[in-house]
Amino acid sequence: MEPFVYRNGEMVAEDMPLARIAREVGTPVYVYSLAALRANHQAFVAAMRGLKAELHYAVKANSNVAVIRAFAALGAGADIVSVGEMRRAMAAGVAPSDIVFSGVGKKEAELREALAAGLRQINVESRAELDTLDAVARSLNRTVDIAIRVNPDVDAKTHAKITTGRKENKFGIDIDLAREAYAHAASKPNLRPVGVAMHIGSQILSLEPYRDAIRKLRGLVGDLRADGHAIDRLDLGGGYGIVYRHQSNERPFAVGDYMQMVRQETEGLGCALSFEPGRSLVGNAGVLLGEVILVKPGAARTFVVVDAAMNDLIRPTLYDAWHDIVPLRQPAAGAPAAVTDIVGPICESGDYLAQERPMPPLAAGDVLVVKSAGAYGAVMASTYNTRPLVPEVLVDGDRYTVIRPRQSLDELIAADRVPDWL
Ligand SMILES: Cc1ncc(COP(=O)(O)O)c(C=O)c1O
Ligand SMILES: N[C@@H](CCCC[NH3+])C(=O)O
Repeated sequence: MEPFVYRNGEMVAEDMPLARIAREVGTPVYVYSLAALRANHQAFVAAMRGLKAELHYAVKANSNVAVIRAFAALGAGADIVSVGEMRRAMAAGVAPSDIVFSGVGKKEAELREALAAGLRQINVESRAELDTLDAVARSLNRTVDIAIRVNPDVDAKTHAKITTGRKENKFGIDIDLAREAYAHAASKPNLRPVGVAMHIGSQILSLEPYRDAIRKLRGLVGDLRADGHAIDRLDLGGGYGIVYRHQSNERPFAVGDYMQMVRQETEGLGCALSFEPGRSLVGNAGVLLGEVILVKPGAARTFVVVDAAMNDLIRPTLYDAWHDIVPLRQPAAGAPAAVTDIVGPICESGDYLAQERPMPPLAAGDVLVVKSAGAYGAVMASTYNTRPLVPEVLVDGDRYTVIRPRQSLDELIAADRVPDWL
């Protein structure tokens, strides 16, 4: 569903005018639609029907406790990469038995807290982690269910910085070394290797890399069973792409087609499946609002300086990511377009939300809507240039709640400590 549409010349989120949120909460601000979060979740779950499968929402994509709760209330578990995310998930009401802990560098203290909480499964990414986890489990007198995340060496054909399933990426254990790793795990009395996990990257637009990887995992499950391991879980990760550029031929696969492929490729394997969608549940359910501070005509192009910057949304800077950007007030049909850079106030040339973008005439005070900002937006925000962390708002029909208030400058600065010897 598309909750962000023009109504009477102004963009709304569901039945809430975005202008009202911009006025009452101020800008920059992230706005999420509860109906869209729910619709995305429901579409995923509907596609899973008939499979023995569970959904663990990848909390990293948007870890606001209210957002996690929206999914938890619908029955979702959580995929986490830190005890910080674990605490958020539990604060949102996710049962520890529905939480899976992934991550390439879990610290001993994190593993201890995770085991003490009673998480469902730890996805182990290295031999060293097997040793640490076993020692922690032993000290707690526990036996822990594990999957080993294998690196299947497939090309997910996504941006280099968000591909995770190639040999040269730091993630998982090389699939060629997996049998040895499982033997090592099985030799540890406090570890119970029950599953195989993968996650090959993010914003993946085609099914083929998934199919290739699942086939490799299927072969591995056979080998592991032949080696005597009772493997009955397969964690297929997330990575499902969304449309960022609506006026283009960028079209990700439909979740129904993905599940159909999974059904075929895992037929008869006898494994319970787990999926870890992040972006596909939240990405298009959120926008970032920024107000135009000033317009600066330049020799090469026009600069529109807005109060939302790379510290609020770093994706354009970090990945050259495209986000559709439209004025909150619907431009007149046929309004002339000027080649525009939409930039923030930060002292970095990389501080832009869009470059060389045709935009209708804009003036100070106009509010811009940066689309598809619900995933990896607020969670990656920083306070660079001493800019307070951006607030977040959740809309439900014709009401809204600030689900994270804007940090005040006083709070931000008060976090520092000046030594008494200075
Ligand atoms: C282990 C794991 N699972 C799930 C995800 C979610 O990915 P996405 O937001 O692309 O669905 C990630 C992030 O890429 C991840 O590292
Ligand atoms: N932060 C990335 C996705 C990384 C996924 C986490 N492994 C993005 O905005 O696209």
